[in-house]
Amino acid sequence: ILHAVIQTFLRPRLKCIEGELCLITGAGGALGRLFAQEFAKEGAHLVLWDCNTAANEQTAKVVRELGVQVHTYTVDLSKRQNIYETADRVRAEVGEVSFLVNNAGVVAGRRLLDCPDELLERTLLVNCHALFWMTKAFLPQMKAKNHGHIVTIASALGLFSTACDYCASKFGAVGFHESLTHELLAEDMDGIKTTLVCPYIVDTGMFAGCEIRKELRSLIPPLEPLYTVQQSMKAILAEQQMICIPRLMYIAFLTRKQRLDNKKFKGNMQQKNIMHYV
Ligand SMILES: NC(=O)C1=CN([C@@H]2O[C@H](COP(=O)(O)OP(=O)(O)OC[C@H]3O[C@@H](n4cnc5c(N)ncnc54)[C@H](OP(=O)(O)O)[C@@H]3O)[C@@H](O)[C@H]2O)C=CC1
Ligand SMILES: CC1=C(/C=C/C(C)=C/C=C/C(C)=C/C=O)C(C)(C)CCC1
Repeated sequence: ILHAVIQTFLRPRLKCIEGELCLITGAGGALGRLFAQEFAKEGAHLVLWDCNTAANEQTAKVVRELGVQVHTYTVDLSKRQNIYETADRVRAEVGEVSFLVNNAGVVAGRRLLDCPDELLERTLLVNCHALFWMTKAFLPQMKAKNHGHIVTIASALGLFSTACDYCASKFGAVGFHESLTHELLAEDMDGIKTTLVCPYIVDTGMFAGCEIRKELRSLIPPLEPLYTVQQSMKAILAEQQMICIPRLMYIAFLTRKQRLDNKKFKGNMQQKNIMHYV
């Protein structure tokens, strides 16, 4: 964290990614589409994955206008075999992916005892297990050249908790990112970078079914999607290992134990029984 905070205040050189092949999951979604646009502006060619074919094609249409090559794939990230098969197709039809942006995510948005097992399971599969399968599919080519970058779009809720399925999956994502980073360092794979992105709530509709306390909402309103992606891009291009957006989330993380012990903090975010994925 200290490393990330120091990097945030220094202004590092941003790397050039022109001509790199970048795979983005959840590319039909709000942040996924913006990531695709930002990567295209940097001259990266794109492989876009989503289970929502129409939304994914719409993203492809938008980014093709920026003059980069774009390939779309319909894939269900909750299915390991589907991930491996689609990865094989990408290697055969497009080439070697050097940038992986694991962005797709879902939330069940119900309290533990009200939530069907299948929904809980899906959150873990898409937000956490898929990171393992995606990385296993694409890391070998990166290792062969000691060149690549794996980005994990987690959440501030991967650092402190409020929603059970989602937090567990995002804590898993944070743990995955950290372990992968250690593993790469231990293997001297210094040409393969990792970046963890932990945003506060973003105004994309994903958390439309959640209510945040009024005082909290006026203190920190939900983030703008474009701002979130632009801040993430800066961190990625600076090869920063982690970014919390906004920076206050670093503090929220460091004080999480205190909040768990303090009844005053109960219910800063309340879930209704609705979530648009359900
Ligand atoms: N929005 C927020 O407040 C925050 C979001 N994040 C994280 O950012 C990431 C992007 O979120 P956001 O853009 O808001 O979400 P969106 O819902 O807009 O986009 C997510 C995309 O992933 C797709 N998707 C869902 N399930 C699967 C699956 N099984 N296989 C393939 N694709 C799938 C969705 O398709 P479909 O629409 O058809 O389900 C959708 O296109 C997520 O990981 C989220 O957890 C982090 C912090 C805050
Ligand atoms: C701002 C803030 C808090 C609340 C954070 C919340 C409610 C974050 C929600 C994030 C979401 C929904 C992320 C989605 O991925 C705390 C911890 C009370 C401490 C004080 C600062």
